[in-house]
Amino acid sequence: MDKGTIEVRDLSKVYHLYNKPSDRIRETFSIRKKKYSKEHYALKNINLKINKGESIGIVGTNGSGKSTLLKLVTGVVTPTTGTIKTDGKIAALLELGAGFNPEYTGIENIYLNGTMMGYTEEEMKKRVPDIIEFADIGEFINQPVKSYSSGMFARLAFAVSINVEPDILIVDEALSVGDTRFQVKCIDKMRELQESGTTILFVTHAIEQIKRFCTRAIWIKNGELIEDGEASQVVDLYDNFMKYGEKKIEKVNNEDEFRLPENSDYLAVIQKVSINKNMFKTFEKLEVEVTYDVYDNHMEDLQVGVAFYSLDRKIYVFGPNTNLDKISVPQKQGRHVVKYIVPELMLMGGDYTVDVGIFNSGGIVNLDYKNNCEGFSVANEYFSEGMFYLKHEWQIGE
Ligand SMILES: Nc1ncnc2c1ncn2[C@@H]1O[C@H](COP(=O)(O)OP(=O)(O)OP(=O)(O)O)[C@@H](O)[C@H]1O
Repeated sequence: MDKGTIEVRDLSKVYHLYNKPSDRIRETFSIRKKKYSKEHYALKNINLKINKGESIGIVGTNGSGKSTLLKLVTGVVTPTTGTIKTDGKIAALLELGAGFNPEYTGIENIYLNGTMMGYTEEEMKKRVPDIIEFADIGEFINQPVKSYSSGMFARLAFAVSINVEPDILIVDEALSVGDTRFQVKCIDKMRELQESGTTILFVTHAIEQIKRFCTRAIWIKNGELIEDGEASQVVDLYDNFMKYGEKKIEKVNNEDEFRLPENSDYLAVIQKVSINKNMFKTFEKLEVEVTYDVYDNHMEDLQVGVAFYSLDRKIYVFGPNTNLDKISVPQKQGRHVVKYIVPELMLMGGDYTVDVGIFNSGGIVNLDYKNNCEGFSVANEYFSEGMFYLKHEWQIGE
C-alpha cells in the first residue's frame, strides 16, 4: 500500500439510539438480552479506494455520515463491520478542539499534536516557527487555548495540520470559521500539499470550493455512498437534489399498438415520450422521441411541440414546435413517431423537465399535452458556471 492511500471495504457504523439514558443501563443489565435501543446506521456498506494524491470532496446533508467517515479514517471511531486501511501520517481538522488540550498554550498544543503524529520534539522544533507564522494569532500563541475564539482555534489547528507534511490531510468544515484572507491562505497551502502528492479529504457545505479544489467527489446520503466521480459532476447532482429534491416525473401511458377508441373526445393523443438518456454533459446530443396516435380522419395541421423547463418550472428554457419551425409532421389516422433532436445541448449544470404537446389550428387548439413526461440532468467537469453555454471570447488589454 502506498503512503497516502485509503481503502474502505464494506464499512458500516451503527449507533444505538436510546429514548432515555436509563434505557442504556437497562439494556446492559437485561438478563434476557432485551433491546431498549434502536439501531441507527450512520454509515452503511461503504466501499471506497482513494489513491495517493487524490483530493476528494465529500458532500451530503446534515447527519448523512460525512464526519463519521472522516472519524473512521482517522481512527477516532472504530467500524461496526467492515475494514478501513490507511497508510501514512494523517493530519485531521475535525471538530474544533479535537486533539487540543484546553489548558495548554498554543505552543504546547503544537508539540502535543506533533507527538500524536509521531514527530520527535527536535523535528517539531524546526516546524514551530512556520506554524506560528501561519496561525498569525500574535501573543495568544502563549495563552491557554481555552481563551481562544473559534477563529483563533481554527487558525492554530489549520496551521499545525498543514505544516506537518501529512500524507493524508482531512479538513472538516474548518475553513468556514476563518475570515476570507485566512481561507485564501489555507487554500493556497492546501494546493501546495495537493501538488506535492498529499491525499486530501475535504468536507464543506461550500460546494463551490469542492468544484474548484477537488479532483473527485463522493456524495453520502443517509449513510450510503450514492455517487462517486468527477468533482464537478457529483457536486452538480447534489446541488440539484438540494434545490429540487427527488421529483417523480409522471410517465405517459404506453400502448403497444394503435387502436381506435370506440368513444373518445380526443382527436389525437400522445402515447409515449422517451429521451435518449437522463444524464447529459454539455454539447451532447439529446433526442426526445414522441409517439402519438391520430384518431381523427381529417386532421390537417397537427403540430408537435417539445418544451424544456427547469425542474422547479420557474424557468422556461426552450420550447420550439413544428409549426414555428415550418416542419410538417404525419397526420393520417394511425400511430406516428416524431423525433426532436438537439445536436449540441448548450445547457450547463442543472435538472430539467420535458413537456410535450400536440396541437392543431396553428397551435391554438391543444389536442393533448403532457407535463413533466421526461426529465434529464446536465452535469459537467468544471469549465464554466451558469445555466447556458454562450459562445464567447476574451480581449486582453495592454
Ligand atoms: N456518537 C454518536 N452516537 C449516536 N449517533 C451518532 C453519533 N455520532 C453520529 N451519530 C449519528 O450518525 C449520523 C451521521 O452523523 P455525522 O456527524 O457523520 O453526519 P455529517 O454528515 O457529518 O453531518 P453534518 O453535516 O451535520 O456535520 C447522524 O444521524 C448522527 O446523529
